[in-house]
Amino acid sequence: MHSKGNACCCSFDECKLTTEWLMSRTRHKPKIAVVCGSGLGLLADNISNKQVFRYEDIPNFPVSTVPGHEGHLVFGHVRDKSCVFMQGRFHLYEGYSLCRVTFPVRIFKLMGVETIIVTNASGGLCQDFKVGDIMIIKDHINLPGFAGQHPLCGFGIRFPCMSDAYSKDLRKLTLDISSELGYSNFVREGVYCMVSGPNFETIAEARMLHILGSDSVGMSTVPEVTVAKHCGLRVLGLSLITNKVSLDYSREEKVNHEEVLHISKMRAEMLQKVLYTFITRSHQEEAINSS
Ligand SMILES: O=P(O)(O)O[C@H]1O[C@H](CO)[C@@H](O)[C@H]1O
Ligand code: HPA
Repeated sequence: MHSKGNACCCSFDECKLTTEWLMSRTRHKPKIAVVCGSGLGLLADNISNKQVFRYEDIPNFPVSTVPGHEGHLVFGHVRDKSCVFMQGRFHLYEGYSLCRVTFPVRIFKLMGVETIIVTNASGGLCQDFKVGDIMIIKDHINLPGFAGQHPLCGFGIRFPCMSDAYSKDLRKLTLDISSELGYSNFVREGVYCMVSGPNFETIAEARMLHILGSDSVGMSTVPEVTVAKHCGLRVLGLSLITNKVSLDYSREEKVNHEEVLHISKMRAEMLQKVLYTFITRSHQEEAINSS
């Protein structure tokens, strides 16, 4: 496929080559992929039988340019479940096309992954949210998509349904696990809104996003989820609220990326517990089958 305007720039041959390169170098056959958000690379720390590839060594793979994104593709096991973790994701604001941002999702699909768990750090817009809360994403707003920055432009079957992008059964399982772990007080459900970044929101923008129904805001996730849903993967989205977004001109606090990373690292252990329990239990879900 040829690149025209902002149409797709990753060919199927490229995807195939990268998949074959990886599959010829690993014996892992992951069914679950995890994308680690800013400062959340620690989520991959406690998996066993690890095999690590640096992004710069993988043909056609983009490289990480954002602090808090290590740039490693890590294969391994959570208990008996074979998984692949992206320690570091790609963002539109790094200068990558959304095709390139979502390239790894297509590789996962070709490798036989069936479920993708997408994590991120985000700013809380919902006034009930506290810093450190985990928001299970129930829906999203694709703001760049409204302006034609969409990862499916020029790629595959058109008009996919997105009203059920985040599996209801997987959300329910995560809520049940959170309750069993005693985490119910800080695990919520909500709507994530993607903005392109790289600047954080103005107060007027934050107010608008809140009025539009967004509970949290970040600069990622939506492209990956859109492509994952389009190619038939089951999706769970977990957003860590790393800061409260200012809706008030009198508020003096200013958000910055270092604070985002600090909170992510502080809460990664707790998020890891939810994640690993989810992965070990995901067979319960397989019985229910895709939703
Ligand atoms: O969405 P992740 O990759 O977690 O990163 C979030 O943190 C960065 C801002 O601090 C932005 O990239 C935002 O999207
Ligand atoms: O407040 C935020 N806005 C956008 N992206 C973010 N990522 C973490 N926090 C934020």
